[in-house]
Amino acid sequence: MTIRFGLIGCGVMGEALLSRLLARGVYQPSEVIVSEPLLARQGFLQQEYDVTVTADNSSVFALASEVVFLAVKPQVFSAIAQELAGILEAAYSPLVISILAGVSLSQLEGAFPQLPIVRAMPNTPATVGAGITAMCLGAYTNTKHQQIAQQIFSAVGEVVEVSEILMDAVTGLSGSGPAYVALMVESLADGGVAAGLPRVIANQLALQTVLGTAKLLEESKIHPAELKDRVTSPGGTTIAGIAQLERSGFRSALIEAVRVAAQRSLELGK
Ligand SMILES: NC(=O)C1=CN([C@@H]2O[C@H](COP(=O)(O)OP(=O)(O)OC[C@H]3O[C@@H](n4cnc5c(N)ncnc54)[C@H](O)[C@@H]3O)[C@@H](O)[C@H]2O)C=CC1
Ligand SMILES: O=C(O)[C@@H]1CCC=N1
Repeated sequence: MTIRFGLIGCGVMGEALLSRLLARGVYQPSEVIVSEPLLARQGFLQQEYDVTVTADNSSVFALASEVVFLAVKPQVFSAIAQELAGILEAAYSPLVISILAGVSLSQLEGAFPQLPIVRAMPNTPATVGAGITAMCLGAYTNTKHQQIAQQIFSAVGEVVEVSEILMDAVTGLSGSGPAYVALMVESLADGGVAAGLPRVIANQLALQTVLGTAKLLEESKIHPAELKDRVTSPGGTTIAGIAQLERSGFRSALIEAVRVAAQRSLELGK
């Protein structure tokens, strides 16, 4: 079988994508090549997913006929671009999909001249098929490339298309957001423990409160402010808690977290 999908860098996000793409049958293991420098990781990926594994990024470009998916850290992008510059002179024209925070279409198109490129920002809930990916299309893409990218990211959750100028903001919100929410779950549980709950029960209550609230908001389509009003009894417990959150700058902390993360995404591309 021909190799259709190449993955360069298979850490947290690479593996999240890879495992779902294989589980959903978007690609067969024999159609996938993965490059990874870490020896232990190579052995694990080969054994776990039965895909072709290499340490040589250029053979991914040489062999993957449909997609080359970049999932390395932004800090190694220029080294990889240099490494691949030679091989790109040959007549390969796979769709290049990059999920590198901050790395722009123009940087990607500079590194991979005249190739169709999709810049995307997924998030870690992709691991369980509950991610959301924002993507934008490069100058050399066509409808077929758009469909391929859509199919790949649909395998791990929802997909939205945005203009590139919004990608740093997306990164600060949904790209980094799972960490903010995890911090919130941890802190809610800590609060429960501080109020006397056993740790295991506190963890369960915190997690299900976040999950259930997200589900309720999604299914009922009510505004978050309306849900807050529904929970808040006059003179009750919730308004006491909310008043404390406001005194502690809860909203402002989240707003600033997204804003600063978006700025950091912008910096990473420089
Ligand atoms: N972790 C997250 O929540 C998200 C990360 N991203 C982006 O995804 C990219 C990857 O992030 P993670 O998976 O978290 O990082 P990671 O560190 O878990 O994975 C990167 C992988 O690339 C490999 N690698 C390092 N140098 C390499 C090279 N020269 N050639 C090939 N592979 C190489 C590493 O061994 C590692 O397995 C980053 O650019 C990040 O901005 C995007 C969305 C969410
Ligand atoms: O922290 C980061 O830079 C990456 C991008 C979005 C989530 N993780």
